[in-house]
Amino acid sequence: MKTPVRVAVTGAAGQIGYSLLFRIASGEMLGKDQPVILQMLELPMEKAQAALRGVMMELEDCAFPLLAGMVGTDDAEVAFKDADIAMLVGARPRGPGMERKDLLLENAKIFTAQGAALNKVASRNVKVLVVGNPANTNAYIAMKSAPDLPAKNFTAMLRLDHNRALSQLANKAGVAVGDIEKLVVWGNHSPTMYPDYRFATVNGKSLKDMIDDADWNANTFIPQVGKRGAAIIEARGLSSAASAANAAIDHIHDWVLGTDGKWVTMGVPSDGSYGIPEGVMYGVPVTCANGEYTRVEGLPVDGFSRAAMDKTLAELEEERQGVAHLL
Ligand SMILES: NC(=O)C1=CN([C@@H]2O[C@H](COP(=O)(O)OP(=O)(O)OC[C@H]3O[C@@H](n4cnc5c(N)ncnc54)[C@H](O)[C@@H]3O)[C@@H](O)[C@H]2O)C=CC1
Ligand SMILES: O=C([O-])CC(=O)C(=O)O
Repeated sequence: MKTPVRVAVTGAAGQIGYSLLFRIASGEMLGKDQPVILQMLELPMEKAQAALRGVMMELEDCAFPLLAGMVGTDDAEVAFKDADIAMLVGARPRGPGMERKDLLLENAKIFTAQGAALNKVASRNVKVLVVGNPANTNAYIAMKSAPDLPAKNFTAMLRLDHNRALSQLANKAGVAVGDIEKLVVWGNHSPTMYPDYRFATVNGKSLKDMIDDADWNANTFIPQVGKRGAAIIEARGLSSAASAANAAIDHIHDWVLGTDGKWVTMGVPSDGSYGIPEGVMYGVPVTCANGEYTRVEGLPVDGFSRAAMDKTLAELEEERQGVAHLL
């Protein structure tokens, strides 16, 4: 039997938490032979704590063989103690008519406090995924608030955008979603993101050549992927949850267990490549092996792409300036 992995999840009694925890405990994230200890954080309010107790009762009632332990708490330093993985979901979601950056100041203080708590008590190798919006800037805040942890351990979730783009492309080209490789989503998890299939292949053939429709790319595909979150809020009255939890599982699964050479998108602190200033939490293509991600380097950037990549960068820089006083 392997040593249990400690997985901290914040916002555990929320919508995404409810779709996430049961899949982690069943082994879908870290493997069917990997025991886990769930360390769940919720707000110190009776309603949130009662809801968390209910979720823990249900986890218990599933009798998951891989669930080696559970902690439910309102104290970040308890939730993050020795955590190997921290999934920072807890934050206010947006409602109709809001942009994710409208949440910035309200949610930012959560991530200064949680970054500091991770810095103090988490495993020195903790892998951090920020889901709470605006995800890139919150991940940046957490990273800056945890100076004793390696910056590369802090990541933001662009995987939902990546998965959304894959499905749109598969529909358009009439191909199986699982056959598409080498997709990229550059930048911020916001409508400025740039989903880019210039390098994408289907069974080795160029997907761009198969689609061959620059107008669809610029005027349908890119805005549709960028505004998908808003379309879901409009339809459901609530922001996406099951698909967000699914993307979080994919992100951590691939980071820990590897991608076998396949590209996935992760929001990671920039190393200065692709004209993105160092430290900016920016969606880039990576491959993962041995528990580490590696940027896909040296991709050509044409004029259309440069403009799109700079636009999403400008928004991230603006968000960064907006929280500079907190750091
Ligand atoms: N990056 C992405 O692709 C996506 C991000 N999101 C974001 O994820 C976040 C969570 O969404 P939902 O689960 O739908 O929201 P929700 O409101 O259903 O759940 C959030 C939970 O977090 C808890 N919470 C709030 N502040 C907390 C704190 N400081 N510590 C611990 N728990 C805290 C709340 O009590 C609540 O139970 C939102 O910010 C949402 O915008 C949602 C979908 C996709
Ligand atoms: O749109 C939202 O506010 C929730 C989210 O991040 C998404 O669904 O992509």
